[in-house]
Amino acid sequence: MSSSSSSSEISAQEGVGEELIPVDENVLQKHAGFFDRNGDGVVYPWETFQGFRAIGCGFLLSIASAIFINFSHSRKTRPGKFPSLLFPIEVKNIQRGKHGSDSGVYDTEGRFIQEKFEEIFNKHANTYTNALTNDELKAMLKANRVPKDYAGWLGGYVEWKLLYDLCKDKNGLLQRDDIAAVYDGSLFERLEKKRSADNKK
Ligand code: HEM
Ligand SMILES: [Ca+2]
Repeated sequence: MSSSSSSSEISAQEGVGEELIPVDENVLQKHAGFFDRNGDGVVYPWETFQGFRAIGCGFLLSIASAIFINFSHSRKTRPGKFPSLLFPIEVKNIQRGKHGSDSGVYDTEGRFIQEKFEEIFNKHANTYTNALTNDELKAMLKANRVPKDYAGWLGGYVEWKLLYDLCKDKNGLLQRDDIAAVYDGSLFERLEKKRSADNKK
């Protein structure tokens, strides 16, 4: 057996540059974990707000996102039936925050599914191999829609719109590397570093 296919393996994901993503990992926890600013396993609305500010989002967008995200994810990720009025999100249960009409790149356990990631580009990247235009992104969202799953349509729209607005390049393209990096949260770390470097200038 080659070293690249042992059970505790780290697999190089083809096309994702140098990025190494452990195969058995719940990468969705990393995506959400960026926003757990004090690392206690729970994301409170003010932490979502701080995380959004840290990656360069404006004040109002950060407030609106914190309300929307914590409101929609808190109940699903918490134990028991009762909502908490502080709207915490439990990172260890974040896969329960998955909705319909998504790309399927995260599976039900929050793992990164390479084939589904490739499918985004095979199906929708018609102009450039490694990037999506705004129209292609819209077409993808439409194609992912499960009939009458309005909450899922909204969730998908918000996630991809946020990503597009944060990362589109000067030609209005969303690059494959940026899409790959949002899944494991490394994009957020990169944007945070860039922002603090820009602030020091
Ligand atoms: C600027 C901040 C954020 C951006 C750009 C973003 C973007 C995305 C994108 C593009 C997806 C993939 C959707 C798909 O595969 O169709 C996603 C999924 C997800 N995100 Fe975020 N996200 C952000 C913040 C957050 C926060 C703060 C949380 C919770 C603490 C969160 C929880 C989730 C969950 C649970 C999913 C899985 C949805 C699914 O696959 O059904 N995200 N996000
Ligand atoms: Ca926390």
